[in-house]
Amino acid sequence: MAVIEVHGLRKRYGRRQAVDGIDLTVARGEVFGLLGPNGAGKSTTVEILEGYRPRDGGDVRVLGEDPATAGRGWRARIGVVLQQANDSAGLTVREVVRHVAGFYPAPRDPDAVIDLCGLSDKADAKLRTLSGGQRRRVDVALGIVGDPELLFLDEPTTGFDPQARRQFWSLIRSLAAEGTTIVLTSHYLDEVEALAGRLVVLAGGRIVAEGTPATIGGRTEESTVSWRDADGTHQVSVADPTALLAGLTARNDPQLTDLRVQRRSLEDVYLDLIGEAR
Ligand SMILES: Nc1ncnc2c1ncn2[C@@H]1O[C@H](COP(=O)(O)OP(=O)(O)OP(=O)(O)O)[C@@H](O)[C@H]1O
Repeated sequence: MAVIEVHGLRKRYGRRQAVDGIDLTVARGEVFGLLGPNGAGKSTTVEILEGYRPRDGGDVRVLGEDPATAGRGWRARIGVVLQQANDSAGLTVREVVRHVAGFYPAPRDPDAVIDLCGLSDKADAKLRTLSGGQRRRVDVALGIVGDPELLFLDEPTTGFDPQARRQFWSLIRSLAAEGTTIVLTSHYLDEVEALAGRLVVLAGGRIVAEGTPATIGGRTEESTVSWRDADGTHQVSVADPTALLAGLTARNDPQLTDLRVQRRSLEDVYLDLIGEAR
């Protein structure tokens, strides 16, 4: 059963058509990526799905209900990590996580969540004393403490150091493995590539591409092999570079230099897609 089903979603602010006819389906247990440049309509779409913003048109079903009319029971099944940090600066990490856990009928153990989010040694620290990345981890802890079936993550790792991002990725993978459906909005393409099974690219309120990180926008598995030798510079595109590399190295050519194997990155494909959409 689809956890999210959207047909023809529209939202206008004054004269600006922020969301211009979007169709989406997200299945249970998927990590679904939402990419797009600033102003593409990502937050508007996500806020409509979360029930925080009214829509102008289209059909929306989230966990089987219309977010515009769904009640508290529905909301308790959804976790949200918003872009802005929370503002309970005078409370400790443990206090705020326990407090928020109290809003949910069947929360996770707050101390286990603090641990999962890498905050054990900060559990008794007041929020105002935390670094930006640590505050962001608290936001993530608050998003998952209710043990949601569906989790919305809006730019979750902004301000994280590289190690914290990797820890966060494994947390997301374990939540997904437990069956949590996750909608991830991120400007970090490596993050989307590492986590999302499927993604869409939004631009100007429309979906300009949809697929898996490996195939979106016509991205192929093909690699470009380039090298230099006595004859000059060479460049060849191949599906599997193994045989070509073996042949080149078997030559034992002392003049062979600058041997490189490259694959088009998701970032290259993404930049082309949003460039075309402009
Ligand atoms: N409350 C609002 N009132 C008027 N216009 C708005 C409002 N919220 C968003 N917009 C406009 O709607 C468009 C889509 O905005 P939205 O915030 O959904 O984009 P986004 O893809 O989330 O961008 P970002 O990556 O910067 O967060 C933008 O042009 C924005 O200026």
